[in-house]
Amino acid sequence: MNLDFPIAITKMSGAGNDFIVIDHREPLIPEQRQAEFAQLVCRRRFSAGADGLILIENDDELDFRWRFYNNDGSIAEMCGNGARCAARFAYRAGIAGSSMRFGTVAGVIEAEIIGEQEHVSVRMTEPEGYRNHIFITLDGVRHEVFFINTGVPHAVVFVETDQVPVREWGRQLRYHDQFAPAGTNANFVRVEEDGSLLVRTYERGVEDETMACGTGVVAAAIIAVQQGLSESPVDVTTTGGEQLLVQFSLQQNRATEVFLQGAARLIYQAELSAEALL
Ligand SMILES: N[C@@H](CCC[C@H](N)C(=O)O)C(=O)O
Repeated sequence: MNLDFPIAITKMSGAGNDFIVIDHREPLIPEQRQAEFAQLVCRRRFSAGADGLILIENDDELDFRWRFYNNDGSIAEMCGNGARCAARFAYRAGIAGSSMRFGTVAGVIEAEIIGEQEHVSVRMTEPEGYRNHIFITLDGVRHEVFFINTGVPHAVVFVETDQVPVREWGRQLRYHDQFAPAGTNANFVRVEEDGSLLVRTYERGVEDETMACGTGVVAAAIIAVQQGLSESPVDVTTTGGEQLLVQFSLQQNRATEVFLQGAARLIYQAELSAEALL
């Protein structure tokens, strides 16, 4: 790809959901080439490797706005773990202070950097599109599937997560007629005795189970509270073993003032060479 190399990149991880973040306030990658760039730079073992690419751009009214690409080159409206990583990146780079607002396709996200460890709390967009009583048969067993859009679409199934073939069942839900044409991310959720959750997510645009999905964790927490299985704030453990906290209030069975909190790790800063895109 004919770009000006090297390109400064930062690798970040939100609970094991990993991203390449690029300060793109001075545009480096033309818009029509960004999807291909995302696919190439996100290839594991051949390039930097990540679940997604985040380009930080200038905005006239907000601290910044982003473009978020999944690793297959598709644009996602929102990403909870990516939002926490973008916020910490912006704070570190002096693009924003410890409280910030930034633009996504799903709407404006507010974020706050917390404490010495610089964990990040993001206020999510208001969830919408609630559906329940969707019955789908997976491996011969009929499951009730819940649906909610927490910035991106999410199906939620309460099951014994140890035994779930997440890749296969996730693909079946992701492409199921019930969720066409946009498709959905799919979350398999176990509720522990103390009301905390274990969530395994198949992500649209990665087309596999990821180590964590922020919007998925939020979706699972909201449905769990709505169904009387848990109470806000909800502690959630993700596939990668890290913890996230989801807090909201439920009014007339709808979640409002939804916050997602957890660590956003800065893994490394590096210069991407042209060979990374071969
Ligand atoms: N990992 C993200 C969600 C990213 C978008 C998703 N793959 C989609 O295309 O819907 C998160 O942390 O929320």
